[in-house]
Order: sequence, then C-alpha cells, then structure tokens
Amino acid sequence: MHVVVNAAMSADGKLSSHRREQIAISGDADFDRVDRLRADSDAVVVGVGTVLADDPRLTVKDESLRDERLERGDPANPARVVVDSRGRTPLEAEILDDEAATYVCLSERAPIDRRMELSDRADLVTAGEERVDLLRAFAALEREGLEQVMVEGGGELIFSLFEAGLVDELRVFVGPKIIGGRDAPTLADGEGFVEEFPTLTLAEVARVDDGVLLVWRIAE
Ligand SMILES: NC(=O)C1=CN([C@@H]2O[C@H](COP(=O)(O)OP(=O)(O)OC[C@H]3O[C@@H](n4cnc5c(N)ncnc54)[C@H](OP(=O)(O)O)[C@@H]3O)[C@@H](O)[C@H]2O)C=CC1
Ligand SMILES: Nc1nc(O)c(N)c(N[C@@H]2O[C@H](COP(=O)(O)O)[C@@H](O)[C@H]2O)n1
Repeated sequence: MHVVVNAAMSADGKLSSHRREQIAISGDADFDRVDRLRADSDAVVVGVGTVLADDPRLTVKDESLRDERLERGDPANPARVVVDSRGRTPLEAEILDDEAATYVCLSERAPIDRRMELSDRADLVTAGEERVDLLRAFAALEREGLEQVMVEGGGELIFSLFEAGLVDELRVFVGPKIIGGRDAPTLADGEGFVEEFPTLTLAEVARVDDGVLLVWRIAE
C-alpha cells in the first residue's frame, strides 16, 4: 500500500478555524490537483472529525476524470474510508451516499446498534479496542485491494498515521490566508512528538494559485 497525505493549510499552518468550519484555502488550480489525486487513488480516507465538521463527499468532481477511471475498469469514484472508533458517522452523511463504496473503520467500542445501522450503507472494518488500530485497519483495507490510498485529514488522524509509520508521502498546499487561533486544527495534532520526530525529504516545490505546493517523502 502507498499512502499519500494531502491537505491544505493557511500561511500560518491551520487546516480550518477554531470553530472547525471548513475553509476554502485552496484555489481553483489546487482543487483541480486534488481532484486528479483522488482520481488516481483507490481510496480517500478521513477521520470522523472531518465527517462531522465538513460532511464531505470525497468524490471525483471532474466528469472526464471519472470517465478515465471507468475506461481503465475502475469504479467512477475511489472508495471512501472513515476512521470512526465509536460509529459516530451520521446515517445521513454524504460519505454514505451511493456515489462510491464506503468503509467505516471502527474499534470494539462501537455499539452494536450503530454497527447494524452503518452496515446497511458501508462495509465495516473493526480493528482496535479503544481507538481504531490504524496498522490493522489499513492492512484490512489492503486485503480489500486498496493500494493507492490518499488521506485528506484531519489533523488528529494525520498525526496518528505518522505515529504508526503509515505515511509514505505528504503533499501540503500552503495558501494565502491567515486563520489564527491556538485551538484551530493544524496538519498534525494529536499528542505531538517529543522525540523520534518523523523526518521528511523535500521532493517538489511548486507555485499553485497564490500559494505553494510542497511534496515531501518520508526519509528512510
Ligand atoms: N484544510 C484541509 O485540507 C482539511 C481540513 N480539515 C479540517 O480538520 C478538522 C477536523 O479534523 P480533526 O478534528 O482533527 O478530526 P479528524 O478528521 O482527524 O478525526 C479525528 C477523529 O478520528 C477518530 N479516530 C479513531 N481512531 C483514531 C486514531 N487511531 N487516531 C486518530 N483519530 C482516530 C477519533 O474520534 P473517535 O475516537 O470518536 O473515533 C478522532 O477524534 C475540520 O475543521 C476540517 O474542516 C479536514 C481535512 C482536510
Ligand atoms: N485540498 C483542500 N483544500 C481546501 O482548501 C480544503 N478546505 C480541503 N478540505 C477537504 O476537502 C473535503 C471536502 O471534500 P468534498 O468537496 O466534499 O468532496 C473536506 O472534508 C476536507 O477533507 N481540501
């Protein structure tokens, strides 16, 4: 499996405001780049915090990109994956519509009634006692044939993926906004590292819209 984390952050390093409301940080060219990345992926992954905050669809927006996928024998959209220990994904969430297959990764803490409701709309993967055990969950997704995986956030999930050593590549668009707020989400939240910081190698720098795209690979 190859895991690419993609996110857009403000010039001051925030993913959204302290109200956790979605903010358009990317411009048109960056959203097009993200659409291409989605189209090149087998799955798009988010944490349940992003589902609750943004209610994302995570589908490929450009019809010609969906057609390209169909021509090569893939479904029109990549699978969607939610990392959601307790099964908090609302049944009316866009991510559970029938535009693409959806996997909900749960832990043992997810109540049986939530499991039953979600199983009508998604494939369930259970891994971990308290929080989702990401190593086990991603191994299960790989067994389902999901090889090229894109993670769109948010900061809690991205931190845990770095902690688990699951990230191969990080693509960050740094956009021309200041959001501020000490409690606003950043690229990697969670507990934070105090030693053995993941180290990156810069692979690409490009101007996109009025911002910068940084592509980093994880140093060996
Ligand atoms: N600018 C951008 O590119 C993006 C911005 N965002 C923004 O980010 C914010 C949401 O991010 P955030 O609040 O960090 O939420 P996340 O989307 O990262 O989801 C975090 C939740 O996932 C669940 N989870 C289950 N297992 C794990 C695990 N092993 N590690 C980490 N999380 C786990 C937890 O809830 P539980 O314990 O209940 O399972 C946790 O609270 C929103 O404001 C959104 O707008 C989001 C994506 C992209
Ligand atoms: N690439 C990017 N740039 C931004 O400025 C953003 N705010 C986001 N947010 C992510 O996109 C998801 C919405 O997806 P849909 O349009 O509903 O398909 C959102 O949930 C964030 O993950 N991304």
